[in-house]
Amino acid sequence: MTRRPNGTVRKPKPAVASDVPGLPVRMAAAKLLSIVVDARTPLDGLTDNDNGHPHYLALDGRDRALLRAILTTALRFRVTIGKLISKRLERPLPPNASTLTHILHVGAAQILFLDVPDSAAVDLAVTHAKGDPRTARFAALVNGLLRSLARGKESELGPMLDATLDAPPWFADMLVNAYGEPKAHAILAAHRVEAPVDFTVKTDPEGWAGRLGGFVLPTGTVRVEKLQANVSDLPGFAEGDWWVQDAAAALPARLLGDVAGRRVADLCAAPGGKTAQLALAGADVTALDVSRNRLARLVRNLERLRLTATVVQSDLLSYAPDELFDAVLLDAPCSSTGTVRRHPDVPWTKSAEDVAKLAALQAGMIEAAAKLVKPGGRLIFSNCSLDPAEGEQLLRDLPAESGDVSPDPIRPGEIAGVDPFLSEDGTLRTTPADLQLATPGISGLDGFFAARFRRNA
Ligand SMILES: C[S@@+](CC[C@H](N)C(=O)[O-])C[C@H]1O[C@@H](n2cnc3c(N)ncnc32)[C@H](O)[C@@H]1O
Repeated sequence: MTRRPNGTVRKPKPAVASDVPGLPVRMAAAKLLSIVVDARTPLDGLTDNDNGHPHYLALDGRDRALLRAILTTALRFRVTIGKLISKRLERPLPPNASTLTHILHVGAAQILFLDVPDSAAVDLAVTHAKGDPRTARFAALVNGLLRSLARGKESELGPMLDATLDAPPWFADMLVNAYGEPKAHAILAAHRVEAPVDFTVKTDPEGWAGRLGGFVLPTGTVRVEKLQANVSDLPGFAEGDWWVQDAAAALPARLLGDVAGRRVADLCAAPGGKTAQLALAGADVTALDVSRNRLARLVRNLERLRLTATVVQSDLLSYAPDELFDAVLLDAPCSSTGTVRRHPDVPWTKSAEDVAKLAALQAGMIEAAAKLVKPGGRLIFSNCSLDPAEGEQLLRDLPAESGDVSPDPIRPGEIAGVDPFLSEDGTLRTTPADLQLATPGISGLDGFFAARFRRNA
């Protein structure tokens, strides 16, 4: 307190966020967590370095990295964190106490999983709570609860992780129904681990594995557990010697077989990982996408890689080229539930209803894509969903009488490293629980589904 010249006492003003080191990033984390889980908004857009949320853009580089770490951790372990908080409450927090809930989750994520001193995480959460009129009266609760969490984590966290599936019920139920309990639980366990970084290299995988500090997978992808530098600072980036692409995402384009000299349409092409594979394999590629912004990224990526394609901005459902293609790849928009290791917000922003809508869209896209292939030519349908509604079930439900295409099963032995992921019907299915290697940090694949068809004569 300070004394005015007239002797009266002036109370200190409440601290504003920018006065307290470390507070803006915690406030931004709680705000963005609310936008992700309450407004079901994907985290990627909010943390985009050009067009992200203003609270994110206001942070410097270090704080942006900390914010991403807090948010991905809070989402990856959301159920575990929620249970450890709930058991410390006499009664559940009211549904309208969402700001308080997010402050607690942000504090708990740091205390339980991140390399942040407990005292700093607690003090900043308390300061945050005090500074917000919606939570000021709960500041003592925040203090007591988070301190208790810090004291109890040693003994409680392990058993709670063992007893918990870190997923919303719709997502856990879908996995159990689709894969059975043991595999569903293995997938959910894999989702708790940050994915390694995979590279598709133009040539010399062994050499690049050495230079990038990784190893070569049976499918030819180079895998690095943890990057020591930004992707754009790694050797070979500027020269366009490789691109980042999950090992499973690198499989669908290869299912087309030898495409050298063939006219191939990549119908949902941006940002261009599969276009680059096809161009590198010598195809004359038409890369089509409905999104102008995403196509701009594709063009930049191809320029860096010194690869070429004819770029078309169009909705594939109304695309009418002058000439049919020798082969078509349809890597359709989907729920992205195969990418939860990299995007732990997905189960919290998507729903079973979203999946059903996307599956209907994909069925229409398959029908449209089939009409763009020459008779005898191949069509690949793929997506990065773990949900059979967008994969195995979708194909079973396709109208058999459409008659444009017939299944062209992928044969064992056809493509190096792919056999473990082939289903009996010759479709391809990968999950984060597949490709179990020495440690969880270097294991797993994105969840992908791919099926091959041939256009009927
Ligand atoms: C899964 S992403 C494709 C990833 C890309 N194949 C790759 O490997 O880099 C799906 C893409 O489909 C595009 N898309 C969605 N609806 C579309 C439509 N009706 N016509 C064309 N493209 C569409 C999206 O803009 C998005 O870029």
